[in-house]
Amino acid sequence: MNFVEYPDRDLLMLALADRIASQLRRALDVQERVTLCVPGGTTPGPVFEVLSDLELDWGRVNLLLNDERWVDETSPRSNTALLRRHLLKGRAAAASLVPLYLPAPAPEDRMEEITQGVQAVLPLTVLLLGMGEDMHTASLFPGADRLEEALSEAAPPVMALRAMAAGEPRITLTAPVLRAAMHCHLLITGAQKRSALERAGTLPEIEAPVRTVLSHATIHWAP
Ligand SMILES: O=C(O)[C@H](O)[C@@H](O)[C@H](O)[C@H](O)COP(=O)(O)O
Repeated sequence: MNFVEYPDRDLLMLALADRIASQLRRALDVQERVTLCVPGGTTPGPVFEVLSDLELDWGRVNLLLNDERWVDETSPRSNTALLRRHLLKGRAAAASLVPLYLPAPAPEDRMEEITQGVQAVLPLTVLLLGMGEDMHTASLFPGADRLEEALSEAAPPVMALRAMAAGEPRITLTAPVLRAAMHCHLLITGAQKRSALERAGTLPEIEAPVRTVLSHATIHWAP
């Protein structure tokens, strides 16, 4: 496991944003467009704030969430709304958002369009992931109805999943897409997530889905 420990969260967020931006810049030297894929949730806000102001040819960046809750952007639970507030602004406003949510009662209703949009921007250039204390990453929740399929090599790039712990239905990138990212970072903070991560290393993927990326990821942790 490639584990980087920071003395505090401010330093972590600054260093991580800087690292993501330089990986994107280097990729833009040799590719026309790049794809940045980021988590929702409560942790990454400060990384987004720093990133949105960094110098980068944002007009050539596709921006995609790891996963979305099946709620409209007016909901406080919308990850897309979070992205608009903290990342898609300032210099980064020129990036192109690839939607994981389209208005419809259920994710299955819009799966074809969403999948086409995602497929067009793969592979992921830089992937930033979060993790829950239950060891989920993206919306790959332990106990989710289609978790086994979402973890398999044959999984489609995007799937709808339902899990007790998730609340509303989720739409998520699947394990093969996450594992194929050129650069992968996992952002976690606090003692509880650190011990959850250590535990994940001892469990099978079906119980600790984050394990699916652990050998590929650089883990960034601060107390
Ligand atoms: O929509 C989401 O909830 C996420 O994308 C999810 O995978 C998140 O990264 C973890 O749940 C950690 O969330 P916190 O940062 O809020 O602990």
